[in-house]
Amino acid sequence: MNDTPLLRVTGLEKHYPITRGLLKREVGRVRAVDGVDFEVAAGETLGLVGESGCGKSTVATSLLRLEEPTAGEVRFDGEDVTTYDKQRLKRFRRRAQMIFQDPTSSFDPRMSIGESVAEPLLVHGITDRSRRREIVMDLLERVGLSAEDVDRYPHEFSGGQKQRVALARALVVNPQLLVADEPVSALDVSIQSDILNLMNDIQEEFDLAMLFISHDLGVVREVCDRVAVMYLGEIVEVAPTEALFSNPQHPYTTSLLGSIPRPDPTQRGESVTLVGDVPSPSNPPAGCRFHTRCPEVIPPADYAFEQGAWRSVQDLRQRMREGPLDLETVRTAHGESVGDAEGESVAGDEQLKQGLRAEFDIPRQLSDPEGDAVLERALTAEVEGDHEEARDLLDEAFRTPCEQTYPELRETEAGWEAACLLHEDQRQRVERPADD
Ligand SMILES: Nc1ncnc2c1ncn2[C@@H]1O[C@H](COP(=O)(O)OP(=O)(O)OP(=O)(O)O)[C@@H](O)[C@H]1O
Repeated sequence: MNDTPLLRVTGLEKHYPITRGLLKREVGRVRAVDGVDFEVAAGETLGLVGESGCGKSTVATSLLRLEEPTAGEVRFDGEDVTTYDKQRLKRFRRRAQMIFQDPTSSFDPRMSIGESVAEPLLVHGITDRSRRREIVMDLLERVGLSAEDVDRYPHEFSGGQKQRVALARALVVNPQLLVADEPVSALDVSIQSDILNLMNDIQEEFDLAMLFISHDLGVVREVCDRVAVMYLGEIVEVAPTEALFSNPQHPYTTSLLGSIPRPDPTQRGESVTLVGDVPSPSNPPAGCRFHTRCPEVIPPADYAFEQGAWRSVQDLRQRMREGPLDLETVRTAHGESVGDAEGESVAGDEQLKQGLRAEFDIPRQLSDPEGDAVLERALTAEVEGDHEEARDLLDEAFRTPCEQTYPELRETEAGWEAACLLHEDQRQRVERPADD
């Protein structure tokens, strides 16, 4: 049996330079895709999910070499696509097709549907006009349209119908891989499932492998065999679809699942929502890139914090890194007993510190007394105007292992891969007794 996957992507990177000035001096890089590995077997559908801007589309365009990857290897049927010359790239593009979110923009309004669908055939050397027309008419029927549609024009079709035509055009050259980038998200919800069903049928009929890109986990659950979860240019978890939905191993996956409406409230993930903005891919956080938003970010061994409070302390610490806090606003919002010259109530220092805790959802007293003492010292420094001292105190005491150690994508006890130090911890606990 042939164990080689149809597509194997290893260490894929796509960095966009950030330039300044007339001479376009490089001053930084957007690390849109930053070392991504995955495989897709023949006939399999792999979902690629993640929030907007995490690099999903860039994975697609780089692996198909619609834009050149910065680094990495893309093996298709055993061959490295990144080394292909023009001729071989053309052959590869016939075997690996892509469909996009917006079907309207992918058609020339002056060309009939038949001409558009037949175009790739012409490019690939099928010169007999009636043969082309025959193939196209057959395909139109297979994607749920009518053979007579062949002479109609794009504007005569609805969005859903256009996406059917786009599928016909992708299939016309008999590809082995279809890369579908948000293929239904521009369509009316009522017709999304028709198109998804069609894609499922087509995939079986044509034995297609599919890379299915979507930010919509509900859609991914309907069509994918496995799912890879991306965050800030990296894959953080890869799992069989149902396993991922019922037992996510990475806190980011759990958060993503928590942020979709679900009919069954008993499922894990319901109470967790994603908060905070995605950091910039030009300056990703050190260690685990999700640590700045992770609800399960690991506390240092020296303190026994309740997890929610620890997350809140991390939020304060991150905010402090951006500059001094707006004490006046907090002072006014939390003022009760101390009056200013105009008689308005403003907070005294103690009240202000409690106000700051409240703003960051930090309890009035942390469960760990030593930890609370450090926090109190930092808050005192901040309200006394020594922002640097406050920031440094928090930075020194409350560093998380998640920012110090880069988590590799490794097999978890659940049997699939996730990149999270929580699993490293578990592994070490399991491995240690065996070492004794
Ligand atoms: N040509 C470009 N030049 C500079 N930065 C780019 C370019 N294309 C994409 N990016 C950046 O790369 C990152 C990844 O973008 P990408 O479109 O791949 O994400 P995505 O996950 O597909 O998002 P969406 O779901 O919104 O399409 C983003 O920060 C984006 O701004």
